Amino acid sequence: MVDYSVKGQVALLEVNNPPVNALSTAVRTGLRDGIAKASKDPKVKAIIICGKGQTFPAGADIREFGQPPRAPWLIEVGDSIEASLKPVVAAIHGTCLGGGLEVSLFCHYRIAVKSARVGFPEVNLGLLPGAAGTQRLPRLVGLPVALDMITSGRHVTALDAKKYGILDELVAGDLINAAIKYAMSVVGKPLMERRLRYKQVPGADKAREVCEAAMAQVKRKYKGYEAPVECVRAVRASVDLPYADGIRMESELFKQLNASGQARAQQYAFFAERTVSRWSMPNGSYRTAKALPVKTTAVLGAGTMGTGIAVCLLSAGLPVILLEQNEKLLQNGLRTIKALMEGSVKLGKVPMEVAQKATTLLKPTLNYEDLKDVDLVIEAVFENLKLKREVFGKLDKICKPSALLCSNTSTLDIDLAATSRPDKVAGMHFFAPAYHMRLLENIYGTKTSFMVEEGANPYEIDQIMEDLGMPMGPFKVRDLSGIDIGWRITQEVAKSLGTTITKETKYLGGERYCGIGDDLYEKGRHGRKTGLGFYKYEKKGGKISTPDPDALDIIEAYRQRRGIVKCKISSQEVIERQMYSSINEGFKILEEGICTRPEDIDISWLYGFTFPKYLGGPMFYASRIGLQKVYERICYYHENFPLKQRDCKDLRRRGSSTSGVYTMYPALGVVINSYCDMTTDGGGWTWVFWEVAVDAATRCCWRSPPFFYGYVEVYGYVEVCRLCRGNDNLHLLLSNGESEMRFDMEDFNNNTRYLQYTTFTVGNETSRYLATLSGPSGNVGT
Ligand SMILES: CCCCCCC/C=C/C(=O)SCCNC(=O)CCNC(=O)[C@H](O)C(C)(C)COP(=O)(O)OP(=O)(O)OC[C@H]1O[C@@H](n2cnc3c(N)ncnc32)[C@H](O)[C@@H]1OP(=O)(O)O
Repeated sequence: MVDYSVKGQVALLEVNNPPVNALSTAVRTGLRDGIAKASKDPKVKAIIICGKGQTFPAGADIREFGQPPRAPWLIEVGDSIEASLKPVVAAIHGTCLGGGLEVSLFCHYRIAVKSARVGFPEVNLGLLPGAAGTQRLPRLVGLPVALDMITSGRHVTALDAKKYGILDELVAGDLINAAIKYAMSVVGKPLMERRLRYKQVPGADKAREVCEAAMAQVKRKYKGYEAPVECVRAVRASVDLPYADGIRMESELFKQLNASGQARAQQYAFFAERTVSRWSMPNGSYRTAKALPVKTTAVLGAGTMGTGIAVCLLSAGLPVILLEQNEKLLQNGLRTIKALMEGSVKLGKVPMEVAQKATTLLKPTLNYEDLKDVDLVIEAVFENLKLKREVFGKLDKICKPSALLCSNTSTLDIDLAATSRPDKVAGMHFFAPAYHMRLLENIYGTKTSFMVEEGANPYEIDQIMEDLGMPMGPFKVRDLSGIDIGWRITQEVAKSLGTTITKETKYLGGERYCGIGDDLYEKGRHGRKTGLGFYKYEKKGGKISTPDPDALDIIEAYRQRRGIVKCKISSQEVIERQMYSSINEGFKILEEGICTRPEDIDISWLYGFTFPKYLGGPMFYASRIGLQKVYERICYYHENFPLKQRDCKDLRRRGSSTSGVYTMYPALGVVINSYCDMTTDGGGWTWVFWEVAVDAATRCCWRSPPFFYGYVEVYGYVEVCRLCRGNDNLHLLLSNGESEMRFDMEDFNNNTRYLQYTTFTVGNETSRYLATLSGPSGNVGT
């Protein structure tokens, strides 16, 4: 795992653990032993640590995080590197990330090739750099850069890393030869000043303002995520505490994060992202499929989706022919594309050269004949079946037989696009904004306006979902994608069902129909583009949304017309009805064989709807709640709001066959038993125990530490009992599905992190809830 050799007077420790040289137990052992061996060898004057193959170590082995930790700890290995009396040089290529960057920060010198990248991506796994990274990076580069790198997880180019002072030198040519030369040049130089633990953090006098600003920023930017907040706390300790105490605090915070549900979910998402690329269908798989070469493309329609798709293709360096029906629409589209490209460059998402090249790759046209040689056509015309069929008819005649003809439809049946080449016709549904979202797929959405019909306020629903970590609530999304689009889609669906939608329509195709969108549409409120939708915007096409009393009046008038008595819907119900309907659809998709694994569905949500990664995805979320529980709630909603939630046999089977939590995340092992116990002792303290055992294959079992810190869900008769770590306050949320109670536990912030040290002194109501918790139901008992 670590190849040891001596070249002249230099010992070479080459980490050899493909594909990314992760710092597994064997690698850590190899590094520790290598340093000891080189230190004892009188011939050796300097030591080099590097990676064999593609990269310097890209971090700890993520698969080890779910298992009992094994010595040697990375930090001990690091200490032995730093203590070496012979200079140790990190020779970096590829991606030097996480634990890899920490190893390099223990080395006395760091050199790299220009193509290398460094970073601390732990935050994306729900963690913080736990092997001294939060204490050593600030000492090397100061707080602003350290905070930015550690809370964002971004990869930094070698050039920038040199600028920040992370790297001592950039080298060209053969890295090992350059490293040997470099190592020999530093032999005999004092090492004390190269040991970061003895350095003060530069600019420490500004620590308070800098850290407070960083904390405010991460709370705003990463709502609901625990790790970025803890990253700031840990980095701040590099200034507030002596090195050894800072390390202790970092390690404590790391363990808390690692024991939390968020880290599990984010690590699941990491592996799920990779799993989905290994797709398999009845007629082939990623192993057997061959990509068709696409060198030229065309986009039909220069509206919101068409221009977004064009930008996406142009950013990938593909030539695009943009076709519209008249000059005015075409020119509008070209202006939009130019503005989007400029915006992407400003945000650093597209390099300037790519944007400049894009202008030469884009060809506007009004003539279908110009499409005769393209390899791929994506139509994004109005969601109107007749129009789409016409378009496909023309394309079929004009385009070469091998051309792929794709539709950006989100709802229409692709088989209805009658062509002579059905095998070359596909649905290619981009998610808005098409140039930004990483998902290209067809998936079901949630129909949240049902809840608004019953009495919920769209702004409250959006707020609840945004607090959960969605970047935009569902009504803001509807305004963004266009209420007119939704209107057109339902008109088409009605037509295909041989019916029409009227003011009285309550069911469409057997499902409950909500006409609030139609009422907004009729009043010209088509969303952002018209400046009015569910929200009011600062201008047509604006982004700043404010709640609009006029929209609420339209909704209220709708309710009155239909004789609906407005009722209060709890935030728990909002979350459940959103999430559980998606989970139900997820199981239907699996049942129908459209997707083969829950990971496929979760990744669709993570990419397509920017679902919060700390929840893993709806299917992972369901697995944590327990399918039995989810199924019961779906049945409850199905009975109370008929036709909204449809029964799903597969979920029922899974639900009824499992008593605890059945999970579907093989990357982390199948949970065979999840047990949660909440009890109040004679002294009035409430204790929570949480135990999870995973399957025999991974032979891994973890129990809640003596304290519980983070996030716990308890299921019994009480629907949800959550201990949440909000950005500042810990709170316990109890809900019985109708009402909920939230207890803020401010004491938790003042070093009393232990649940057993907290009493719930909230009178009779609480007793009722706690008494319910002690009832005979399944997982919860006293
Ligand atoms: C108190 C206790 C203290 C403990 C302290 C520990 C502190 C250290 C923490 C860490 O280091 S956390 C890990 C930080 N590193 C990362 O997050 C990097 C993750 N990897 C990537 O970003 C990418 O893989 C890459 C390195 C940029 C390479 O990308 P590329 O597209 O080339 O390849 P992939 O398909 O992504 O990966 C190939 C293959 O490798 C697996 N893999 C990647 N990284 C790891 C890893 N760190 N651990 C285990 N496995 C890893 C990845 O899953 C792929 O395998 P398959 O899934 O396809 O089988």
